[in-house]
Amino acid sequence: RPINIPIKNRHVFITGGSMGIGLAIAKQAASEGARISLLARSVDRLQKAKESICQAYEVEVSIFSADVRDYDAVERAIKEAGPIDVLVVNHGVYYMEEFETQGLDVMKTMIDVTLMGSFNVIKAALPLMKDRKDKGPASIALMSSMAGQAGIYGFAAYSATKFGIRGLAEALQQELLVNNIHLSIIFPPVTETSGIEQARERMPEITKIILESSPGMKAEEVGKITIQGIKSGSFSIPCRLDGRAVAIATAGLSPQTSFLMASIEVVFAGLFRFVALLLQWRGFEIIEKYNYSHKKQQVE
Ligand SMILES: NC(=O)C1=CN([C@@H]2O[C@H](COP(=O)(O)OP(=O)(O)OC[C@H]3O[C@@H](n4cnc5c(N)ncnc54)[C@H](OP(=O)(O)O)[C@@H]3O)[C@@H](O)[C@H]2O)C=CC1
Ligand SMILES: CCCCCCCCCCCCCCCC(=O)[C@@H](N)CO
Repeated sequence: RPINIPIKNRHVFITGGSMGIGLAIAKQAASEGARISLLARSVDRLQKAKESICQAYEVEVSIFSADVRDYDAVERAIKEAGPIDVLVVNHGVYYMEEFETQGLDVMKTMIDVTLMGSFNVIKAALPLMKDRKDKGPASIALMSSMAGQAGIYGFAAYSATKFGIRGLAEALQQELLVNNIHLSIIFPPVTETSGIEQARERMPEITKIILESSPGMKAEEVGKITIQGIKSGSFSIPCRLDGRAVAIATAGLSPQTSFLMASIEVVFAGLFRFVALLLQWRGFEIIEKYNYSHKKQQVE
């Protein structure tokens, strides 16, 4: 069923809100008159984020320093922040590398921060969200990635965490509908942030070639689309036309609140599956071609 979730004068709590996509979401919510809470580790960056929001918008901004891996710290922060209307679980870490060379410790960090961290945040926030005074429609929005819709070379562990987010959201939506809490998942393509800048340094060449076929987005654009998607109660929030196509191809058993989108999914399912297979083909071609020219170089 269609649903509208108001943002104005409501409490929006954003994890990983001190920079990158999270900060962009915070600024968009602030521009629409929300009260903002940001959670991240570095107090320095949190303070700078708060200043930059307060300079541009007249809204209340609270900051909380906690590691999402530390449940007690997360719970303390959320209790202090008070009942949340819109929870944006955006924090995440990503390191791209072939599975075989990537250390288990690095993989575990991604699972602990991105996946377990999301469990911690939602677990701590839920009792207070259910207790919210106005009982108006509330939202839990989870940041995935297009790498959470399709596995991509070099993304094994990261994709596992982001696919995991989808299972969490689909299950939780069924449990929380009765509480008028609506789940959303955002699936951005590569987005220019300092995090991605760092990840590029170790990224396999093949991953770079595959990603080149899809231009990067600006964090501000993703921030706008996220808030728009939350307000319109969308379960899946793709970020661009290509993202919309991938969302239709991977709709699976996800909820759909738009009758128009549901109709498009039903009518074009076969066509989008066909395009998805072509993309897979193209991917394997890129990988084969790279391996071939690389071997030739080694012989020479
Ligand atoms: N950039 C991209 O290309 C894409 C990113 N995404 C996803 O979007 C989200 C944000 O990405 P992006 O903006 O690039 O990331 P950044 O690295 O720019 O920012 C990450 C944010 O998360 C916080 N954070 C990281 N680790 C922890 C932790 N253990 N506890 C609490 N906070 C933490 C950081 O603050 P601090 O370090 O101070 O804790 C920071 O505020 C992630 O979930 C990412 O997977 C999805 C698709 C594309
Ligand atoms: C072999 C199969 C080929 C399929 C091609 C599909 C092309 C889609 C490109 C989408 C790029 C999404 C990157 C997300 C980046 C991200 O989440 C960052 N956090 C990390 O880089």
